[in-house]
Amino acid sequence: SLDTLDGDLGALLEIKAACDSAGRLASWNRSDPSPCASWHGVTCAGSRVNRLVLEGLSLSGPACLPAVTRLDQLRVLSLKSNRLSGTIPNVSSLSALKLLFLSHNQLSGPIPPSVGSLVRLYRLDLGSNNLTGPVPASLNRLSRLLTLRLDSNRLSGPISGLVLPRLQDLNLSSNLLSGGVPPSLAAFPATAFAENPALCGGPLPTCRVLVGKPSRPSATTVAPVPPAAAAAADVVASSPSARPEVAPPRRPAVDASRAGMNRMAMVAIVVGDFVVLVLVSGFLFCYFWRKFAGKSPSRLHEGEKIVYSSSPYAAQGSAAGAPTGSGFERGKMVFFEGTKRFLLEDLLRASAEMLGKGGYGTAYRAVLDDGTVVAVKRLREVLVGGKREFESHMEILGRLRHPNLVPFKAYYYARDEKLLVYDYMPNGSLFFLLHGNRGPGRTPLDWTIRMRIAMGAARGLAFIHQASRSPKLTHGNTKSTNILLDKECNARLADAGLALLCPAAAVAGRAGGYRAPEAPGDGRRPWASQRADVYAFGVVLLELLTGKPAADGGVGGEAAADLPRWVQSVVREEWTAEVFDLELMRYKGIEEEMVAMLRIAMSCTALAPDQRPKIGSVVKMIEDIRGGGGDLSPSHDSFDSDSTSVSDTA
Ligand SMILES: Nc1ncnc2c1ncn2[C@@H]1O[C@H](COP(=O)(O)OP(=O)(O)OP(=O)(O)O)[C@@H](O)[C@H]1O
Repeated sequence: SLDTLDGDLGALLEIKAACDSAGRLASWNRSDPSPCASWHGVTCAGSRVNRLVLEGLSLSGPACLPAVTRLDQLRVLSLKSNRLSGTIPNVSSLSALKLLFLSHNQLSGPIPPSVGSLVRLYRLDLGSNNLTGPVPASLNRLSRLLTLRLDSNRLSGPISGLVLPRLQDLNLSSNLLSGGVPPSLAAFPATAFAENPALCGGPLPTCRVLVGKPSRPSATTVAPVPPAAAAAADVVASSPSARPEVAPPRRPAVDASRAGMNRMAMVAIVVGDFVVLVLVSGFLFCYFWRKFAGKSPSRLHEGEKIVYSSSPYAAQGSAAGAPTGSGFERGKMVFFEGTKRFLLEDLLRASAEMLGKGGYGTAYRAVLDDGTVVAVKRLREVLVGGKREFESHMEILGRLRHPNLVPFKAYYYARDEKLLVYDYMPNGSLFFLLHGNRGPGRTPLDWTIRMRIAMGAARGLAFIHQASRSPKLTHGNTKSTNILLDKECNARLADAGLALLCPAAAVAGRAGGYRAPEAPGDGRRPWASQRADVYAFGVVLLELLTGKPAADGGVGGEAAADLPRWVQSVVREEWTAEVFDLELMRYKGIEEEMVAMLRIAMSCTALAPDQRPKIGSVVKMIEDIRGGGGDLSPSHDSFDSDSTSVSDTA
């Protein structure tokens, strides 16, 4: 209302007067008392303006931005593509700001150090203006910054002091920056630094080392090697705020007779030169040693692999033919139909490489003599009663055959050893594809593949949910590490139905961001529901859309551990587009599909279980995004009740 908006209303009217000489803000009508509802580009939270988005409206005038700084509750400010001129004013009053976009204007003068006081900022775009002067050191205070775009200005000086650990998106191209690219930014592509003739190092050509005279050891400086030899002459990267200056000739004069130097001075110069020589060689040695040592193949980035030369399973004792009467129970190997059989001994002989430890136990990759690769899950703890119950449960799981489930081949049961044998999925998990090896240099997961994975996982889950009326089946542990990719990169759910078998483990597994709010948090009680599966699936969709892991939903170091709640708050407070993975921004024309998928994800993660859709409708909704599923791979549901056969190797 007019009363509560009093302060901001005054500021808005001042903004209109200062900026809108072109008369494009006609909807900003003084006699209309509700700016929040009807003024173009104005959004409020409660009674205060929190977003001002006025793009491409020919706003102009040097007094425009100063007027905007009166809106001290702004979270989002975008004045992109206008005709703003003059300098950027002190912005410290905008301390709540998270997104600041002023690109494509005619702003001039330096970037004010006060930008560094906007510590909640995670996107800053000042590209395509006429800004001059250095990149202020105060930017290092923006520890949450994900995007920094300062391209196409006339910024100068070194960037060697810039350290922004969370940065994902950087563009400093087309400026007059100089000196070395700092190690913290060296992994960004050369395009991020292009068209700065005096920049070097990192992805750009190597820097040349210029050394000052011995009396000023701090004058060691870097410059690009060719082609910019001329430009290199005026580079001195010493203090962060230093402007380029011409490096004076620094060779000490050695004409002793003219300078009237005595022998001692000569000795001092020789010793001085020697010291410089040693320092330079030391520096070069360290540089090249690090460069080449860094490329040595011994520095593997893969996870550590543990390879057992003999079988890690306890079953080994019994299979190796323990003496009769020793008390060893010989177990039973049961194969499901359609799977090639092998002997238990084959499995035990195969060398096993540990894949990881999960809530249910430890998983191994084993290669049999005939080359078949299988994944063996060694269960840690089974809470289902006895052998009978275990077997009947296995029989149900063995019947779950679907192109989007990891094929369950066989199981082994003995009193103190339970093994589950699955097809090995060679292309890793969705978790690894999304979150492994983030940062520059990784291959991004494109939108069509993400849609296909979402579709496949939804179909797999829908199949489980409708596979059996009694007991009602759930997955119980849907999460991105349990969505694996087969040879053709189809998504396949792992661990289907294990939740009923190992309830305690399932409770542990439900932590880490996928646990439905209604799930009991206390521990050992068996608990799983189809609605909770839908919730967990919704979290997976949010992971696919945001690129963020489920257990670390906070942006910019905020401790919000809950991805769904983080997404809701961003959609409410900022722009919907702000939640999407930056990696997806390079694909054109997918916004509508992403927004449609976001709606599905948000309905799946509704707090109230009965507001969540059934997984069957989720499948339909995802299919509808691409008009009937299009290229999202057809499903061939099958549930043949007769596929179990029992074969006892004993
Ligand atoms: N059939 C399989 N093929 C390839 N890799 C697999 C297979 N099954 C599991 N893995 C991988 O082995 C690792 C451990 O899996 P496991 O299922 O034991 O634990 P988890 O998925 O981390 O947790 P949870 O037990 O809660 O599901 C994971 O990295 C998983 O991606």
